[in-house]
Amino acid sequence: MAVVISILLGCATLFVLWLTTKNRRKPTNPKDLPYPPGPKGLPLLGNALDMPAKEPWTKFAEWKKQYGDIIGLSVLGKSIIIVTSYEIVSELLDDRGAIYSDRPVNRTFNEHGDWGNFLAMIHYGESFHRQRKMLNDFLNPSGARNYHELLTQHSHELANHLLQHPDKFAKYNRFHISSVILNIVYGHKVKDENDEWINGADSAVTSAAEFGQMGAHPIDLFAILGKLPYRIWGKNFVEKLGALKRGAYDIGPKPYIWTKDKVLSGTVGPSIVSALIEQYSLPDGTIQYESDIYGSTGTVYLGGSDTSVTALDGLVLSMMVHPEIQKKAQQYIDEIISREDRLPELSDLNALPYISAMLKEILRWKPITPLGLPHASIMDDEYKGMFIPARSMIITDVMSMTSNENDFPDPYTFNPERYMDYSSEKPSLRSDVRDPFDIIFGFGRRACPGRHVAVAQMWIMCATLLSVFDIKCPLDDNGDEIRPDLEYVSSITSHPKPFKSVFAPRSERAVELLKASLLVNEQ
Ligand code: HEM
Repeated sequence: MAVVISILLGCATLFVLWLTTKNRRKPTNPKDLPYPPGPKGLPLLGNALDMPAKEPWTKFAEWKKQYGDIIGLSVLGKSIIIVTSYEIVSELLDDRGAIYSDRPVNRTFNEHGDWGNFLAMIHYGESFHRQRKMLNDFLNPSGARNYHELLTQHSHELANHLLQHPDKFAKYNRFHISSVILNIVYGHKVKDENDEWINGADSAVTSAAEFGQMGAHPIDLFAILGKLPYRIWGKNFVEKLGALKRGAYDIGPKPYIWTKDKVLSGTVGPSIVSALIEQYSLPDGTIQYESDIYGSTGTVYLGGSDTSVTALDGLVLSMMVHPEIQKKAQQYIDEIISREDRLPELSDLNALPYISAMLKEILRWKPITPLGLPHASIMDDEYKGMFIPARSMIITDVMSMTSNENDFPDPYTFNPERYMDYSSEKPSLRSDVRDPFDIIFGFGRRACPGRHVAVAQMWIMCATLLSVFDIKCPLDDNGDEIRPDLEYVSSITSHPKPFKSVFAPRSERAVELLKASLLVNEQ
């Protein structure tokens, strides 16, 4: 019986597909312009079978050689545009942001899994603008400066945890990144690793990562299929959808309601949510735009936890395999900071451009989101004589841009020097090279709003760890280094495979300074 249902569903799907695609091109392309070039697909299916499920950027690199920097595909009647150059992505997504700032239709996640209200998923429109504004007030450069003290404290606590448990970097990396975000967003102070909030938020992130490829389910293609009972898609689908819904609640309404209750009873410290509650409270006690408050703030954990954890992983890995670069960074830190007998602070950022150069290189060398997050267009557009239909999915091939030889010669070598200018007495950052931050944090109106917090956090964690520790590879029984596997595993974001590292204190004085700063933080 199940087989018959599947066949009937398959036939119905193909029929609907035929109806929707047969006249797709004519009415919307009045000048009959060519579409961006790309591989020729099959009838009806288009390029559905050409799209690789794993590491698609490898295939895109082949297509780039054949078709150029803008590639057009059609998958089951839907237009997909892959952009592999920074210049084109910037012309489309930055300069024509009013057209290219939507997200693709993703019905399983957004409508059936309740994720549609989270900023990273939300369609372009009024709520999108409101949510961006809500976050921007706190995360823009001057807002981000308010978190410098908190970020510095956590960098000291992370260093202290690593002093006590030098083999537990993975655990304490995640713990401190999560703690910072939960404190900033909700005023929640995480006490230990078994914190219920961290577990709830992490299972929400996992439910999304494990759901499968976004936008690829038949329900995403044909809304009507979503009206059928979920069980026809199998037990696995029903369970994953259940987890997705629970995840959406755990990361959205649940922490919001908790914070609201505490704000009303005056028992929680300052946070983004409490400030927004105050800002949007009406005299009659109701709060306006509550779903936008938890849609925007819930996305901060989604957008900022996994990414920042991986960024710090990248720092540790790159220092393990490039001790000479680590040494140079430590010399710069020592020159400025150790002679003042203190630990680094974020106010040292401009005086230590080499640390900033390292961070740029870490994020370029192993991009955390190798294809960014897809954008979508809301109206037909013409680009250099080519036609880009409305509702195209725009894939930004970050991997191609960060390994472009013109911008980053010898791109697979980890080399912070590419950003350094030694022409004057004090080294500085070059202003004539492409800044990888302009690529890896996304584009146009959807560019990462947490960029300034992310960079400040990475900078202070890097400077603190390098002033207190030598980061090394562990040794095997023969005394040989166990080098990490530098392969990354990709889902929505890219992660290194689990690795072991050694944090060896550099000097007694560095440890004393750390202990002293922890005492000050406690007071
Ligand atoms: C190294 C760390 C990070 C990286 C590499 C990163 C990267 C990105 C990228 C590529 C996007 C999609 C941009 C686009 O659609 O063009 C994004 C979106 C977003 N990020 Fe980040 N991010 C990081 C850290 C953070 C942090 C710390 C926060 C919050 C404090 C944050 C909050 C967000 C939010 C809310 C969005 C959704 C924006 C929207 O759809 O309009 N991110 N991020």
